[in-house]
Amino acid sequence: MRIGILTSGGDCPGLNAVIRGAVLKGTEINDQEFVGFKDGWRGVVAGDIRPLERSDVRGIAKQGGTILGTSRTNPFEGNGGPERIQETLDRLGIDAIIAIGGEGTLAAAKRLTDAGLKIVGVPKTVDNDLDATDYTFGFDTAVEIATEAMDRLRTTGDSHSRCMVAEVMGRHVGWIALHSGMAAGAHAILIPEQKTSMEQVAEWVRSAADRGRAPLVVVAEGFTPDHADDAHSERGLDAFGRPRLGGIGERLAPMIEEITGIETRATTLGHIQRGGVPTAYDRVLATRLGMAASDIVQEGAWGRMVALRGTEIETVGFEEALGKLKTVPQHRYDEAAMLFG
Ligand SMILES: Nc1ncnc2c1ncn2[C@@H]1O[C@H](COP(=O)(O)OP(=O)(O)OP(=O)(O)O)[C@@H](O)[C@H]1O
Ligand SMILES: O=P(O)(O)OC[C@H]1O[C@](O)(CO)[C@@H](O)[C@@H]1O
Ligand SMILES: [Mg+2]
Repeated sequence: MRIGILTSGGDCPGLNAVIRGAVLKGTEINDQEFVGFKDGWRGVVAGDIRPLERSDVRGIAKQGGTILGTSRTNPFEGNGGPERIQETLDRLGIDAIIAIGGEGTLAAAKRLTDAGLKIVGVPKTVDNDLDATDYTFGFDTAVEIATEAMDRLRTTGDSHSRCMVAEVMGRHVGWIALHSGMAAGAHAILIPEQKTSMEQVAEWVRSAADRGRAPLVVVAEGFTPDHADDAHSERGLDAFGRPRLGGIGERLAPMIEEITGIETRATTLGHIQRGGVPTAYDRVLATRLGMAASDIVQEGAWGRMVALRGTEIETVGFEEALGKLKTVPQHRYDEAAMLFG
């Protein structure tokens, strides 16, 4: 069987480990051949492929980014759509697709599978917001990077007796903020799931400062203060027409300074959280998911994706996988909030 692999949506540390896992298991055990689609669905629609043999994936498990490139191209637009894509696959002699991506990529994969294409999925997102899998690779790496950055912000904050605001990714959910904030001992963690007033934030900041600590406030990019209706956006729309987030930390800093009188600085970590080498945990998880993706192609489990449940890799239908976002539950927020202030 000849399989095309694609990576789509935002990149994520561990994508290359998935590709390597699938190619090694597929070529060694499952008698499969592989090609790579360049730049996500763009490569599928354009029939733009590259070789993906065993020698092409040598040593890439530790490499950040994706050797295939990625995009936010919609496979239903332009020359896309299921019939044309099937014609392209037939022309290229490709029997099936492994789509590695987040909820958007998998939603597109579901629509194409419903129209008869042979696709299996591998979930990816640094945000960790897919409910059907316990953890997504990339999340652990993002949390490590954010935690290290916060440790550094704390020492400079301590030296200057300043309040430091650290903004992390997390469009709809606050998992990166919650985990990195807990690990770094943040005095407030602000997440999309919990609207919070500026007075409350100021109270936590003051309380930490009163104890002689330099306050650390962690904010997820998708956080909405209780005086606002939507998450802060100042960078226009992405390729799919959604507001690009980022910048809430810089908005909060002067407000905190004004209410508390404590000098406040903001740092936006941004794409640093998605770059560079994956942690060992993410490499192992991604490799196992890639190997399992090769297996479910062999089984012809079209319309299903691989997922981590506990410590085992299982499979889930796209429908179930796309049903629900995994938000931070109230008890996890309350647990972290006991340490605020
Ligand atoms: N419901 C949908 N139907 C068809 N195409 C979709 C759908 N949702 C998203 N897409 C397409 O899939 C692309 C990838 O989705 P998206 O940009 O949300 O990335 P993702 O895979 O969810 O990863 P990320 O975690 O970075 O958001 C989108 O840019 C869009 O073109
Ligand atoms: O890289 P882009 O297209 O700016 O996307 C950023 C978005 O992607 C994510 O990193 C998820 O992949 C979100 O946390 C963030 O909102
Ligand atoms: Mg998405």
